[in-house]
Amino acid sequence: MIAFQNVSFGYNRRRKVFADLSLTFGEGHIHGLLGRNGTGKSTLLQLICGLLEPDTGHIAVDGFTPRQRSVDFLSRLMLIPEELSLPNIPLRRFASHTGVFYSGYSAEMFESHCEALEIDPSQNPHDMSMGQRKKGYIAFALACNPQFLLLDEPTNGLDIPSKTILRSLLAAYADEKRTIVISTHQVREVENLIDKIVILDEQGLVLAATTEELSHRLTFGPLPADAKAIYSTPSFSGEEGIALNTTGRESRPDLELIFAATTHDRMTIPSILHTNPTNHE
Ligand SMILES: Nc1ncnc2c1ncn2[C@@H]1O[C@H](COP(=O)(O)OP(=O)(O)OP(=O)(O)O)[C@@H](O)[C@H]1O
Repeated sequence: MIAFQNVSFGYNRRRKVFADLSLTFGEGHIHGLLGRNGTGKSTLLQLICGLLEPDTGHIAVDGFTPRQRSVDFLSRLMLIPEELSLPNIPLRRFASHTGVFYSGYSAEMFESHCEALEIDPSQNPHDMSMGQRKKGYIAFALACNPQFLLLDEPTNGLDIPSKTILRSLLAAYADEKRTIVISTHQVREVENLIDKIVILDEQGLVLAATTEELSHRLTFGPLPADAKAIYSTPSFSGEEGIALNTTGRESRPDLELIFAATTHDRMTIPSILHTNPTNHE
């Protein structure tokens, strides 16, 4: 479990990125971390890794304090950053040299992920395109079998077939002991993987909810004329949006609509999710 307790952080004294932020990322979930540009998603991932330190408050990752950067802690955690800088040695050599720090590292798995992602591990990263480098690092990161996997915009720079392969690798990687956090603006590309959504805005945490909670309480898609919309937007086939689920039938949450709705009004959906359904139906 990753737990933020009353965390405040700013890069300088003039402006806080987070003020009194409390939230958790539990094991067994693939979290989608969403927020507009500059709301602090990358900063949050760096705080989890201990690359940054909270000004006040506490972060605990399974009992570890990230900023202490203990060897045991680091061997359980992997960040795939948005932009990579890798040494100019063959990827295979980089993987075997760095993999020794991860007790779960499997060279076989690395080779197999490279093959799936069509990466030549004998190539130097500096001779690769940005997308190839990213795929090479993803192959390595997953082969380390970290308990905590943090991905910052993982689909950026990947071609369409690679995005599909990445999704299937992540689906195979997820299990009940692992905690995965994916920060992304490309919600549609990972929508089917995510089972918990965490939305940040300039004021802090807006929403943290499982897709199960969302589909239980809300319904998504084309809105009948008589539906009382919580949020609606024009689409090709008329209005689409979010309404209360009054039928008991559950549909897959549309995370892009949830994001748009909470950006438009940060109170309504969180208050519905935290209210007894009988008050609304
Ligand atoms: N190294 C830094 N020094 C000073 N300010 C920074 C630094 N990195 C980020 N910031 C500021 O902190 C805030 C949060 O940035 P961060 O990169 O975490 O946001 P983000 O949600 O990941 O944004 P994006 O979606 O654009 O990637 C922004 O206002 C940004 O300008």
